[in-house]
Amino acid sequence: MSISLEAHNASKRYNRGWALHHCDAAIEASSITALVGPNGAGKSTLLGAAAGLISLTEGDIAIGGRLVDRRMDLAVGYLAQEKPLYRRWRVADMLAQTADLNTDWDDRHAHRLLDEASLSLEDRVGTLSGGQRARLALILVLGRRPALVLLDEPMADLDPLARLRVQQTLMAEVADTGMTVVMSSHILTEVRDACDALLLLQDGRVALHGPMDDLVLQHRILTGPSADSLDWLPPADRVEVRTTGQQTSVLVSLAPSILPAHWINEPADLDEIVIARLRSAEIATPDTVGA
Ligand SMILES: Nc1ncnc2c1ncn2[C@@H]1O[C@H](COP(=O)(O)OP(=O)(O)OP(=O)(O)O)[C@@H](O)[C@H]1O
Repeated sequence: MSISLEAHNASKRYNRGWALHHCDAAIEASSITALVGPNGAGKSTLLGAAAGLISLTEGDIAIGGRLVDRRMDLAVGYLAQEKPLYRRWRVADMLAQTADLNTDWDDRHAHRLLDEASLSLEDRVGTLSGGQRARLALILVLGRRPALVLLDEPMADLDPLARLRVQQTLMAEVADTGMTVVMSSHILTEVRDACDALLLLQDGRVALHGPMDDLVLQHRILTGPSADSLDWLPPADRVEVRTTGQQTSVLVSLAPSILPAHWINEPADLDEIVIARLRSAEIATPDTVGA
């Protein structure tokens, strides 16, 4: 089974201001979406609201066309940033308890994932490393065979090889079962390879959203003499203009078909796109937080 996720004007206000504000996003079924953005951008709030654990101030979120309410939907797996594990329990106890609470629990699948992670049923949770605990927490979510998983920084404690393995596991699950994944991350190189779509939040708002390949292909860096005017470049296509000495670099969301003499057109990588988007949004809307 595969399900989509849609946020309509999703907004959450705390005393200090808006954690999410007018957030609209449509996440396709059977896709892996990277939820990125600076600290405090609203990623955990959006995931928590989609999991039904945080009630919105305005707007709503629908999963598979059904509005999310405070009751956790069994088809949805959610992994919080703080991994919910009992340190004194053995891995086997954690599995048994999760199996008892979930009718959809797939024990064989969970054991296969444990083997892949080289985790033993006899290990006590408290003796596992941070990375091993993160993998166990993820296995407890995936063992339920959810149709949608919401993962809050699932890779944060993992070494590079473990991250690669987790990425491969998620991609394999999506291919096998059509599961939909939304995961927050601060590591852009990783999400570039593992994710189909990017959702960039800044100050609780959507700063950029779309298929990963399209975003990376469409954004380009144009470089030329700083003395040249930019009249030939539509303002709406300019994400960020930077001038250093004799040279101007413009990150554009769409390259013009013809470049003036002395200008070059080069690809932009995901880091450059995200950083330019964040900087340009900061300049455009300096007072959004707490407004
Ligand atoms: N329970 C709460 N009470 C008050 N303010 C909150 C609460 N939870 C989050 N916030 C505020 O909402 C904003 C968004 O927080 P959130 O945790 O969603 O950001 P984030 O993008 O997940 O950040 P990070 O990358 O640091 O995990 C922040 O300004 C935060 O201080």
